[in-house]
Amino acid sequence: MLSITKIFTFEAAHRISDYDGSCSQIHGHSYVLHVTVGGIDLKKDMLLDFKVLKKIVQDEVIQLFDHALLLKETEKNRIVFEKLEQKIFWMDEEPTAERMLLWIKDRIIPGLPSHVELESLTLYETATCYATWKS
Ligand SMILES: Nc1nc2c(c(=O)[nH]1)N=C([C@H](O)[C@H](O)COP(=O)(O)OP(=O)(O)OP(=O)(O)O)CN2
Repeated sequence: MLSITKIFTFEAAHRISDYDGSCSQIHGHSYVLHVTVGGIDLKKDMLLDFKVLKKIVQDEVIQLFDHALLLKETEKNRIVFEKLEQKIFWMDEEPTAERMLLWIKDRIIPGLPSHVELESLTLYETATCYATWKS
């Protein structure tokens, strides 16, 4: 089994609405996302061209999150934030690192060629806080 990893960065703001503490305030992160795919078959001596992986993740994830405000779609959030005319990305769940990873996984898997599989995702919110999903 071989694996390759591509690292992405994006800037986003979020708030965790249902949270007793500072994370319920709007705050920003310079997110770092590690995307690892694995497989056995090489095509033209590559498991998957890094450029192909880059395009999938940028189109499906990064362009939606970058410089956006990530919010859970609640009635209160809709009333307060919708009128701001900002780039808001509405989520079904709170935009914790864990929920973001589960959403990202579902976006990336359908776009991958059949000879590779998504092995793991790691999302850093800060230099010392990160979540990991593994297949
Ligand atoms: N399991 C999770 N816990 C928390 C999440 C999360 O997504 N999943 N998110 C937050 C906050 O949004 C914030 O990103 C983390 O806050 P904090 O602990 O203050 O992070 P720092 O790295 O800045 O903390 P240090 O003080 O430097 O240790 C909270 N929890």
